[in-house]
Amino acid sequence: MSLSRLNTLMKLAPSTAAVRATVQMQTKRNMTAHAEPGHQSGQFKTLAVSSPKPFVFHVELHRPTKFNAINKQMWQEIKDCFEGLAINPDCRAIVVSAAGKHFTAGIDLNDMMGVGMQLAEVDDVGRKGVILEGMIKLYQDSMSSLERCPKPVITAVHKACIGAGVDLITASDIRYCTEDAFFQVTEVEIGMAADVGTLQRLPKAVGSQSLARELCYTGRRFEAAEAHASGLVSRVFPDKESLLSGAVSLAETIASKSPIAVRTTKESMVYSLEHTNQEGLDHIRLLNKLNLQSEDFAQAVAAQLTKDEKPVFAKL
Ligand SMILES: CCC/C=C/C=C/C(=O)SCCNC(=O)CCNC(=O)[C@H](O)C(C)(C)COP(=O)(O)OP(=O)(O)OC[C@H]1O[C@@H](n2cnc3c(N)ncnc32)[C@H](O)[C@@H]1OP(=O)(O)O
Repeated sequence: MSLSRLNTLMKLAPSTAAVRATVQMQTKRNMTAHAEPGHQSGQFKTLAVSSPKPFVFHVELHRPTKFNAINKQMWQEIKDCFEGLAINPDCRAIVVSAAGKHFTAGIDLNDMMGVGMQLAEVDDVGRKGVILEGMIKLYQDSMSSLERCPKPVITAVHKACIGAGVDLITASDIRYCTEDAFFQVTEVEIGMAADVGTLQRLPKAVGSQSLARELCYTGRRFEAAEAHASGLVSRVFPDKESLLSGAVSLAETIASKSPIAVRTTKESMVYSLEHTNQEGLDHIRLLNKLNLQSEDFAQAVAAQLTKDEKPVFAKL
């Protein structure tokens, strides 16, 4: 490739130095904001967080003796964790897996009994309603924090993924599982309509209202093969070890791309789920009128043309 062509390409990012300075300033600010114990293991009681590869984070549901049943603390910690990773410049892709025998047994039913007891202490129906609304909103925000996080989230499911587990995984970007995984939307079994994401996201994830409604109305258990055939998961692995290694390797690939490109791709795809094609096109046009001026774009195009080594992108 000629030098003049390269220069022309570099001009696509007219103030490269200024962009770099801004990125560095921003990165410094973000790093400072996250200099607190951050997402290292130990900050959370119900999650184990690590970074197995550069720019890749691994969030492990960690109540193995309780089959990772989601208690009040875990609902809160999932939200805190993903809100933190969303603005952590060292994080570009996230793998979610779970410790112990099952991925998750869903909501902690003992915790739910505790909520019942708390409500029993309040006489007025309106006041009980306010307590429940606050709880449901927190639990919804907890699950939605995976979707709202601008970094791709890959969920890696082994064995049981029940109730709230389906809410969690359908809010993620990519789902992998083991051959022995099984899934169940069991909310109807405990006398409630699912209210933290499954009813909204499962039909889109499987691309079939008929199948999604059947699963949600009956609480029927479905296995990895059916989850794969329906599109709920995109890959099935023989065991947990190969599952994790496949998920981390995918996260590594994603993390090697321009963080601006990946972030914008996720924003556009999530936005487009709930908007018309034209609205989606308007949205991405507005984002790309900025992003096509970024250093990442010039750098990546130049690397493609010159078949140079993979570009190293600045932190975002
Ligand atoms: C505002 C609310 C928003 C959120 C709503 C969310 C709703 C939901 O998540 S609905 C789903 C609720 N979960 C269940 O119904 C799970 C029922 N459990 C099972 O299907 C099985 O236990 C499971 C497949 C998870 C595991 O099977 P396995 O054969 O391996 O073990 P078990 O012998 O069945 O269970 C061992 C002990 O674990 C206890 N346990 C299981 N799940 C839960 C749970 N979700 N919460 C609390 N405890 C749970 C189970 O009762 C056994 O206890 P014990 O008899 O004392 O040994």
